[in-house]
Amino acid sequence: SWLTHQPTARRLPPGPPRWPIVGNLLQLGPLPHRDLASFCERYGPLVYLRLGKVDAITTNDPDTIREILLKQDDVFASRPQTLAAIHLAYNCGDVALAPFGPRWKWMRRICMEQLLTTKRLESFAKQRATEANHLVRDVWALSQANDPINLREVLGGFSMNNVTRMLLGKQYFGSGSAGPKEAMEFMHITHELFWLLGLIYLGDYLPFWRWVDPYGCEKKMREVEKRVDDFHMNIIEEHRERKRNGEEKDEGIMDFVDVLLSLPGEDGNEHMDDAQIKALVQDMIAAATDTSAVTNEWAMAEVIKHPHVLRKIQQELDNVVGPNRMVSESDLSNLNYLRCVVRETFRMHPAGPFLIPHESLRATEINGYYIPAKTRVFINTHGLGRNTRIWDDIDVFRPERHLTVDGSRVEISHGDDFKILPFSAGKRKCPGAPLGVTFVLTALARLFHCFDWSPPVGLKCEDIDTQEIYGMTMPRAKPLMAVAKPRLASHMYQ
Ligand code: HEM
Repeated sequence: SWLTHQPTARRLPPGPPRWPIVGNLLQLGPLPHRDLASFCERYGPLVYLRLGKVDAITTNDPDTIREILLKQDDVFASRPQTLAAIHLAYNCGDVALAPFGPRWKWMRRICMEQLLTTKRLESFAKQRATEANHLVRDVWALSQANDPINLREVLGGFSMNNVTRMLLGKQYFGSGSAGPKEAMEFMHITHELFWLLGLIYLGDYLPFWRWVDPYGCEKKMREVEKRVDDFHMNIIEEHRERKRNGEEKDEGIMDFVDVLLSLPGEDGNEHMDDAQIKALVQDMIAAATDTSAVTNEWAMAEVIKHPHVLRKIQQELDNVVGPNRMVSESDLSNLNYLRCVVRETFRMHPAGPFLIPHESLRATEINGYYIPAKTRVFINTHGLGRNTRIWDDIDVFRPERHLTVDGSRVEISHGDDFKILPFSAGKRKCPGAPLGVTFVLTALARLFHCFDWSPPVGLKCEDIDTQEIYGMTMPRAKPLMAVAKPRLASHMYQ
């Protein structure tokens, strides 16, 4: 049957020359999104790469992205089954890393119709407001010493508390938290999980690497898998116990674990499997926490670096909110300049530099080029936001570029022109976008309304560095440190 594999006239997209066995793997450095963008610069909008045994394509071009995520959505809606996804996402049994198919559809429907509905999200509005108050009070307390504040910790805690309250009915950081030991364990395993998920693990591309596993990555994955699983099992048991004892939750609000325990299972089963519940809970924690915290840290860094932007944000807040009350969620749609700031942050620092990589289900064609089945797709959102064919002054942080001509509300979560794509598009697009936008705008609005910000003593604003480090989500290389000075009357912080 080798005859059927004879090359035909089908051409792969252009790309850099490849080595035997490793293909282009050695051409990727510690910032692969930048390497892939430079390939697109050189070879065109659609580039073919061979990563060991894996076919891959990459693009930073709006029309090509539209073709992949919308026009050929049914071809490209799958995910590669990486070793990290197998070990760390319950054998790809979650939503975010699951291959396309009936199981993914069923789990995704649960997300959309049970967990992330407008009504369910509204039922947590009070908890979100409480967490926003905590955020302000924590920063106020820290600001009293006039020392630089570690904003990564503050913003990470804010996102984590919001998410765990909604998912697990618990607050893990700050006063009234679930207890320092449990919180530390939780934070620690979550960080390890993110790190392993973001790794470009060579064992996924070179079979021999798996046998050797020189850095013990796969072993590490199995260890983390076990610890995460114990953690989730405890949470589920706690919820079952409470249900058996007929205990009422805060004002009867069901958290996500309660909801999942009450739902019928797949194929007429009475309940969902524990593994399915754990996979979903873990997905939500991973997808919701880091993305919003990383985005907030980037936005704060860029705004503190550009004092004129900070002044404009504060002017808007003073007009819309004024000095005598705190920002509320209903203000967020009226803060058009702040919305531009978030959009500009997503242009320069998208939380997912390659979205979550997609995979093709069958062979197809793009722009007249042949794309084999099981091709891995790296949509380069970082390269898209810095593509000089569609943006000017790509390295300048300029929120004004997003203002609408007619002054109408600036949209953050969807961009029909595909020039910014923070939440993706098509079947796999982020189902948590409205909530993510709320987390980001709330934290920023509160922190800029309540405080003036400056770099640590001895550092000039323009010296704040904006170097990233690569990962599934892409944070600043160094945690952001800044000095906060309260700007409202002191009784406002009590
Ligand atoms: C600023 C915040 C957020 C950003 C920037 C963000 C971004 C993304 C991106 C880029 C993807 C991948 C899309 C693709 O592969 O095409 C994604 C997927 C996903 N996000 Fe978000 N997200 C955010 C917040 C959230 C929140 C708050 C939740 C839930 C509570 C959430 C749940 C998910 C899930 C479940 C998926 C997987 C979808 C699938 O594979 O079918 N995200 N998100």
